[in-house]
Amino acid sequence: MARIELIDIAHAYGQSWALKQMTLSWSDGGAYALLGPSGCGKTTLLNIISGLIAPTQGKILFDGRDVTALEPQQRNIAQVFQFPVVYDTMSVYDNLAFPLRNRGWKEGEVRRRVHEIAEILELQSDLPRRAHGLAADVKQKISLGRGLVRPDVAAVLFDEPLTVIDPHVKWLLRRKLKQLHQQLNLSLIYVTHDQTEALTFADRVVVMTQGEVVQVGTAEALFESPAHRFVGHFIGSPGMNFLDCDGAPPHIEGVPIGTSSTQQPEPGAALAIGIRPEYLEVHSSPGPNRVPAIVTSAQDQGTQWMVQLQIGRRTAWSKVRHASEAVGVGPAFAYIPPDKCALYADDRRVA
Ligand SMILES: Nc1ncnc2c1ncn2[C@@H]1O[C@H](COP(=O)(O)OP(=O)(O)OP(=O)(O)O)[C@@H](O)[C@H]1O
Repeated sequence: MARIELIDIAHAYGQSWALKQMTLSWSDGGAYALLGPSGCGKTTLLNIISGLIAPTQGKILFDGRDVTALEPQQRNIAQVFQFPVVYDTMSVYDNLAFPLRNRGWKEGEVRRRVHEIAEILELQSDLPRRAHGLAADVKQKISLGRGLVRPDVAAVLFDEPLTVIDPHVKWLLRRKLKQLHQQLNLSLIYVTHDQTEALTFADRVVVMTQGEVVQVGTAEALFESPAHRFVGHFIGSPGMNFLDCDGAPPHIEGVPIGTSSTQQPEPGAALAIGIRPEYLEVHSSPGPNRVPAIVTSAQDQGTQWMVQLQIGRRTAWSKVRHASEAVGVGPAFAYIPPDKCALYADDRRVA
């Protein structure tokens, strides 16, 4: 395993930049997810790490060694793709053993390692079977196993590996991958556009949009303190409310709003208050940080109420645990707890 550093990396296909300049460091043994919508540059970044793509600019270091000019085979990386890559004519056992035998492992050691991986992936009973004819999810488990079987790789890269798996098995495999990371102590980088997949799998999530990394953080940090409006929108269901505001201190509908931000935004920046629906409260009386609002709908979702509010021209959502009088449709006050909200200037969180 290796510490991976990307220094001033950028990549263009023809005239268009798929990755804007970035410097990133991935620690040895970490479980990372690369999360972002389709077309944001995740696969390009992954392929730059594996060596399938040579970056237009910048360099890549593995444990301080410059590998930018090295071919994929020379980088000692394992990669698992969206669709299973298995040898149909071989048994499941031989498929898993293949990367080890290729490296000249002794049969006794191969057997031990293959059984260890097969046990974690629940493939033991399939080991003697030929891969041909097995279901897509079993084949993808074999692909995962082949990616994970070598303990000496710099990193294992996964590109949306659960796409072909049905939802129930997907949930199980996600948990397995987490367990595998803990047991095998490998550096894992996992590309996905699915926030649940990223947040359950990774210790650190790298969030990308439009060729740019906008935040690297734990699931908790991405939820509690989105560094960029994109992260606020993308993480959470529904995403964070952004309520445009003006002045210093910021005002919404004439009400001054205290926030957790202590610095001053750049003059002239477009300002908004970010508050998660989980923290926005609905009250029936005015008070500090309470903004006049109209409750336009309140939907009972069993364990919570999803309340829609109109605040001037703005629409906001509040998740309310218990139905109270304030949940009724009509005039109300939206309470924005100061410690749960932050100021955003031109899309970025103000510290
Ligand atoms: N070989 C290529 N030639 C030209 N443009 C490309 C090529 N590969 C990717 N792109 C473009 O580069 C951008 C980033 O693509 P990339 O596949 O890295 O994104 P992604 O986040 O992995 O998306 P997806 O989840 O859809 O695979 C997109 O606009 C895509 O159209």
